Amino acid sequence: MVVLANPVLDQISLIKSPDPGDYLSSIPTIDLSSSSSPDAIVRACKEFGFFKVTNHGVSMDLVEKLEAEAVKFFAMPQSEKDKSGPSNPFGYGSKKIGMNGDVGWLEYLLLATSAEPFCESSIAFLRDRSSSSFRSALYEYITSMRKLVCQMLELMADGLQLKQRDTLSKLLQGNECDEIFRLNHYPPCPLLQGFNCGLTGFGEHTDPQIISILRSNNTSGLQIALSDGRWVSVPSDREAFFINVGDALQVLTNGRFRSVKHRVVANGLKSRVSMIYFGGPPLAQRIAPLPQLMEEGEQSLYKDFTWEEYKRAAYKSRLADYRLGPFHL
Ligand SMILES: C=C1C[C@]23C[C@@]1(O)CC[C@H]2[C@@]12CC[C@H](O)[C@@](C)(C(=O)O1)[C@H]2[C@@H]3C(=O)O
Ligand SMILES: O=C(O)CCC(=O)C(=O)O
Ligand SMILES: [Fe+2]
Repeated sequence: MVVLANPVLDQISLIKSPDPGDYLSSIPTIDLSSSSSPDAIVRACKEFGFFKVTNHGVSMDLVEKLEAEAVKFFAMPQSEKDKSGPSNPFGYGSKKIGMNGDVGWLEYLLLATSAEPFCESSIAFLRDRSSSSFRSALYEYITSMRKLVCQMLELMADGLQLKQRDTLSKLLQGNECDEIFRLNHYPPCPLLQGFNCGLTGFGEHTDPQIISILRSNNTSGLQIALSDGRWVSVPSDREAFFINVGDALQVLTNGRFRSVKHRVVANGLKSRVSMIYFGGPPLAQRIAPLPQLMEEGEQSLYKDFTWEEYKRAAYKSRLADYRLGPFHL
């Protein structure tokens, strides 16, 4: 056990550094320019609940523009950033994740983006005139994430042989959807140098929503849990997007798809900047296995619930809790 004599790090747990063999060498990769995607996506969602997307058509200029805006935001004086916090859950937050005692080595900006314009939000930074370039990059980025998420869910529907391609994607359409966007900044942690361990940046959890699209700079740190419980590191790729199956999609597929457990380990030397789009359905949406998917005699593994009920329960839980537990039949 390593003890780092520093009060700031007191409450944040250390994670053993991965061995070179713990890198996920064959991360499922979906090349959107290839026609074999639907089956490959379904296989990845069943086995990992996670895959990487290349040739996605989202402009790198746009991605870099938003990343640069995020870097500018996180470089502002602490007193300026604090004007947009503390997060409850939206706004600027530092080290505290959620409202139930979780902590990590990061700072972040968490935004509810369904209702436009985002600038009418209660977050001080977004109301500021000086943030107009941030707002326009954010708006453009969210627009392209909406397209990408729809494309992903349609490919999943094809792969699942659902007659209507929009069976899943329509759950994320319209102003009522519960869309969240998060910018995370994991500063380097020089105190860790020389130790064979990393600091928890974002503790292990599953995402409660239907699907999440993650993009990060070239600093590694993301790890996913395999079905046998082993943690593996995901090599970073700044040009790609990483897709996570969320809890709601696990339920919609009656457990065929796995909601992937993941976490982020902070780096000793380099800062990591990630941006994650979380696609949630309208609050009133019933979350239950799709009848079109159920085989004869197949029973639902879950109680019926609405997204609002699930979300309320999720936000009362700790990060690492198995949130679907109370909803199992
Ligand atoms: C500890 C928590 C943070 C979280 C809400 C929760 O109570 C449990 C789920 C967490 C999570 C994980 C995925 C997303 O980052 C997030 C925004 C979400 O919807 O669920 C976070 C929540 C958060 O940071 O507020
Ligand atoms: O920052 C990352 O790379 C992942 C963070 C994450 O899993 C989350 O915000 O839910
Ligand atoms: Fe996550």
